Amino acid sequence: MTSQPSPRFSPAIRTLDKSEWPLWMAVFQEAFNQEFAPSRDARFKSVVEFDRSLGAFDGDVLVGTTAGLSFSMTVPGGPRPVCGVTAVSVLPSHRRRGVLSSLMRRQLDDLHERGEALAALYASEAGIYGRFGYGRAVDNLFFRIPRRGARLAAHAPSDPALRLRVARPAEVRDDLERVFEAVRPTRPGLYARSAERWSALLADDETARRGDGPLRCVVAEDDAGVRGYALFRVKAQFTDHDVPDGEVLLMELFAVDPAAYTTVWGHVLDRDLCSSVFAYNRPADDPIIHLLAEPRHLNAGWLDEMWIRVVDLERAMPMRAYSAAADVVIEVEDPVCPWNQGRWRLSCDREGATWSRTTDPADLTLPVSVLGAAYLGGRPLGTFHSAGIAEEHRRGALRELSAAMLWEIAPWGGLTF
Ligand SMILES: CC(=O)SCCNC(=O)CCNC(=O)[C@H](O)C(C)(C)COP(=O)(O)OP(=O)(O)OC[C@H]1O[C@@H](n2cnc3c(N)ncnc32)[C@H](O)[C@@H]1OP(=O)(O)O
Repeated sequence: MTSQPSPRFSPAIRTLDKSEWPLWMAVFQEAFNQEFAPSRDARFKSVVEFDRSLGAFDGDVLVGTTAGLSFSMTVPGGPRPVCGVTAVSVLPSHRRRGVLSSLMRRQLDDLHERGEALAALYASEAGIYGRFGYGRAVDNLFFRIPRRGARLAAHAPSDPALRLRVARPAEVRDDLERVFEAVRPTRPGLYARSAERWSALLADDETARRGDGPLRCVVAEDDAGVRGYALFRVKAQFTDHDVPDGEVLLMELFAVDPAAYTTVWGHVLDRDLCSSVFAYNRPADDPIIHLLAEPRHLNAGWLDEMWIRVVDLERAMPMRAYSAAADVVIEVEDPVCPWNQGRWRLSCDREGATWSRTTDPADLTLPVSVLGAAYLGGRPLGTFHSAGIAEEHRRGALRELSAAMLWEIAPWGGLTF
């Protein structure tokens, strides 16, 4: 028997007060099928900006939530302000009645009013946010590497000055932050981490462990200091015949140069009593792809990572750098944010860009989600043409725009928010 769908309704929406945190978490935990865990709750609360939260109400009952986080995120050209959208949840009793739609529209209106150009999110399911103009901007890879296939290639760089050191993560936190900060401006998608976010990343209570053992750290250093690190857990296990069968769960690995990068990976791949490494969120162009003697043993899988919404085209398009010259007129479709709708000219080269309204004939027609998908530089546009999503009216215009928007390093957020 199928039940009748409940009627859509328009919830009242307002920011949530700090005192309403327990109500907010009750909705969140119900929506995510999560159990209350005091340490996780405290970590989450420490990064929330209440004046950027939104609650949807049915009468006086909170039935839906979302929040914005103020990030400085690297885009092609350098770090820029980006709103990180998170904590989207709707009570199961009120789902599929338009609560999320109301929250998303209100959030985008608020961001536009505040003069914010870009929003980013990690989606729980990939089918949700395209309808609100978000584009899939980042792909990531996950690797399941058996130890027998983990040999490094002969050409893998090394540096005899480098030493490995096993360290307690909290004790080398300053070094980890320094390495991350050196890498952050080089890769679109990486965002600055507040002290609270670092604390959350390095948290190591039972809830953070999820049965996978303590957080471990190895650093690669020379006399001048730390040049790379890995954060990981080890699922210690043995087969029925007592053969060691542990698994390294790689959480994060950054290094400032290729030799340090290879040295840290080398340790992760060659840990005693472990038969495999599971690296669950790596960039799509992870150099490890070129460093294994037999890269098929990466057993790579592919997922969507960050989604980008260009909230305000007029601010966002001249705010990034471009890889090549282009002069294209784009008819943008954006029913959710009508201020973006219409015909625009992008004139750019490697020195800068202008983005202005025009009445000239359109070279391309694109939904705004395509510009979001391409914004961080990781998405050639031909794929949208092949999928029937992008229309080209002047031959060559799509390639021109695509070449201008692409960047030489694949985007990657690296840490779910
Ligand atoms: C950035 C983040 O925080 S991601 C986390 C998202 N939250 C979760 O996954 C928690 C569990 N799920 C939920 O809380 C809810 O089901 C939500 C937030 C995903 C959806 O909320 P709802 O209020 O049911 O969405 P709403 O009724 O506004 O639906 C809007 C549209 O999205 C569609 N939609 C809703 N949920 C999904 C989904 N999981 N997958 C695909 N489409 C979806 C609806 O069918 C509807 O489509 P239509 O416009 O074509 O009719």
